[in-house]
Amino acid sequence: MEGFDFSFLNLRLLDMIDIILVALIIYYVYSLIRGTIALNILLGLVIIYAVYLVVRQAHMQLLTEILDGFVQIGFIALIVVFQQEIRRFLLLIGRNASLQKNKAWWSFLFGRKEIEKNNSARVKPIIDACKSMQKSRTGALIILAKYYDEQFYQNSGEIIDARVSKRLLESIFQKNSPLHDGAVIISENKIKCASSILPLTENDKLPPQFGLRHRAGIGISETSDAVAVIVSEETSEISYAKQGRVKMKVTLGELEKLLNKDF
Ligand SMILES: Nc1ncnc2c1ncn2[C@@H]1O[C@H](COP(=O)(O)OP(=O)(O)OP(=O)(O)O)[C@@H](O)[C@H]1O
Repeated sequence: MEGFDFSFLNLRLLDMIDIILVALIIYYVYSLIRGTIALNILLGLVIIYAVYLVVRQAHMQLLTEILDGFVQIGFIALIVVFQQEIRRFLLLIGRNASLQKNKAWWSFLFGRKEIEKNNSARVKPIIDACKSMQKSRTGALIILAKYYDEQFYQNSGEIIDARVSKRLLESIFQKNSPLHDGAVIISENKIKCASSILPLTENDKLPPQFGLRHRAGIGISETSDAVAVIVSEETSEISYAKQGRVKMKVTLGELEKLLNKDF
């Protein structure tokens, strides 16, 4: 590292690494909460903190004391307000670490082609089911979760624990099925449960035609590492939600690519 001389800035290499790491964390946090209500809350908190710094500097006693109290409990408040984002952030770190490890081993042992073939076989029943449900205008909400939070998903749903198949997905969402309401959760290449009630997004900038099904799909993608495939009963269009953002009018080809990439 002798080639770099940052002495004129009085910066050590470790300081540079420090700055880069902080920038990466800010970027990660921003991309996690972009487009969600959490971004507005965070902006609000940053503004309050900036005001606090200004009034403290200006020696405005009363305001400083009020804001001081607020800032002191700020850390705990942050954890409470951003509980779900923190959870997602930690999941993301853990998941990336373990997946990268698995992928590296897998491609070392079987090569890239094998991974692609496996992925296609995994997502094919889902694509086929979506195609058929689109045709029959059957509403569906399919959640693909990398981390399966058993207690959370099964609380409201019915345990299935079966291999993913087109016909099983179709029969769950068929209008006369007792399980058609709610979401199907797929994880570890299995339909883990059906009829799951999910948290709804609070995003107020969604298209007006998005009802509860779409809001539930987007909601779970905001609060976990899961992605949601939503087939609209009304329009038969497919939407895809990931990290709180939603892609509309997804074609079957696009869906296959997205699932191969994300799942
Ligand atoms: N919290 C929830 N979690 C999971 N599924 C839900 C939840 N709330 C509603 N649903 C599902 O959404 C269905 C109602 O969908 P609604 O018509 O309100 O949504 P939509 O987004 O307009 O979808 P569509 O375009 O299919 O009509 C319910 O029958 C139920 O299956």
